[in-house]
Amino acid sequence: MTSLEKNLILSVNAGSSSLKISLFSVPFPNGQKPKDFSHPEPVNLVFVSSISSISAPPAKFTFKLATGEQRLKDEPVESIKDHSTAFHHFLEYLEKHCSIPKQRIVYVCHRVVHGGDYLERVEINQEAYHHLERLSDLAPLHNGAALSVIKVCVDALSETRSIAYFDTSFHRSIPHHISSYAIDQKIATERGLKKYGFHGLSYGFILRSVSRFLDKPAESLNLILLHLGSGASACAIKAGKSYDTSMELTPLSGLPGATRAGSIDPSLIFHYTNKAGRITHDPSMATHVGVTMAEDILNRKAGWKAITGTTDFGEVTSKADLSASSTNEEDEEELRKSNPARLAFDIFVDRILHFVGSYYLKLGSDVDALVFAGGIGEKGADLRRIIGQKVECLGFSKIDEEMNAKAAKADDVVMDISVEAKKKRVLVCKTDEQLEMARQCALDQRFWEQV
Ligand SMILES: Nc1ncnc2c1ncn2[C@@H]1O[C@H](COP(=O)(O)OP(=O)(O)O)[C@@H](O)[C@H]1O
Ligand SMILES: CC(=O)OP(=O)(O)O
Ligand SMILES: [Mg+2]
Repeated sequence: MTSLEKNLILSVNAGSSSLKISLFSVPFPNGQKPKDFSHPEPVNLVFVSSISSISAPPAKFTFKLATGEQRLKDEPVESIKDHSTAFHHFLEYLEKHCSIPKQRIVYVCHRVVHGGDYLERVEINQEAYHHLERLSDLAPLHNGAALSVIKVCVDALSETRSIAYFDTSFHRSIPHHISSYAIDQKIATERGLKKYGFHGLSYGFILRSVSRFLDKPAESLNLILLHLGSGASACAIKAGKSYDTSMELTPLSGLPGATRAGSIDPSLIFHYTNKAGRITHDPSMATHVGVTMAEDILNRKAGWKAITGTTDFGEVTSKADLSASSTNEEDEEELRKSNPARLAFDIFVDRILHFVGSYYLKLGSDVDALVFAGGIGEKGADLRRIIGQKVECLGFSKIDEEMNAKAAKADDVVMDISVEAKKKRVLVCKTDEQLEMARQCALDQRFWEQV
């Protein structure tokens, strides 16, 4: 095999409810290394695979080639219990059904949600692995899952190098007064108690895609970004950099999620249970790091699952009886009290508006666009319509109903769903954290010097 054939990057994204895996090739035209590229994307997609509903079994396996050939869609797999068995299943499928030799994979990029004091990506070795393991209690639904996948990867793909990319890196630009808590600063510094922010790979991808779509340099853009998935967050982009975001020390704060409470009064937990500080070792957790009952309740036994019984916001939306909406506030209150799905939906809308309003003010009303992304942001047309109506008062364009309905199915990375181009735009972006990692890896000259 010539060295030119070793040109594949596997990108693995361990989300709270899913594992998304994409394979990319790095073309070396005329033997040039990636830095010489003028093309907007330095990588080409080979296939994309995902395992969803890991936290609500049976997990569902999907595999699609970049040619458009859908090999499997939402195939239930009983043997998948967590992220590491999900990755094993994927590797078995690859071995049996794909003709791609594993030896061609040079790098595996892993999305690791909490990078702590790592400012940028790090190659996995013993030391880095243990450092990330120690951060697992700051991202209990994520880091442990990602590390379990890294472990499988290091064993099964022993000739590849594993690189960890962090959600937190993108938010390094948040000003100190915004990332700091009003607590004893000595303790805060010693223990790293500050706002780190998450979904940064996604926000990096969205910023670049919107900049290209609007044909404006990223540094000139002020945006309000909403990444709404099983974990949901908002981010204010000021002059092309993260200025504020709703997730903080851990991915628990800010917006509620599938099983997360979002921001609550911190005292609430002591009224909820008198065992808040007790350590729990739930065998279903991917990590063996013990978390407190408080963290377990607020991360895994809350959110719309706790209110409605489902983690699927599509189901919450269809049960929310939105067609019964009335202009009479008393009728609306009745609906919220009698229908848990409607309550969950309206809580989500309320908290999203809270951050949009706050970021609009922090950006001094100078906002180019509001952008929806993530599983719910991309597929939830009803949620976009309702948020859209509420933000019109801030000068955002009305949402075009037809474009809004089409957005989930369109192939475009960014779709403009605004009626009036002159007003502040409302956009939908199909975010791709795997592509963001592969792109950063391909453009990192140091990684390709020895290949
Ligand atoms: N039609 C839909 N309308 C609204 N939400 C949806 C729809 N289909 C799926 N979703 C939501 O998208 C979520 C997955 O989002 P995603 O960003 O892919 O998840 P993760 O946080 O695991 O990365 C699902 O849990 C579900 O709540
Ligand atoms: C940080 C986070 O919550 O990620 P995800 O939405 O992928 O679970
Ligand atoms: Mg995600």
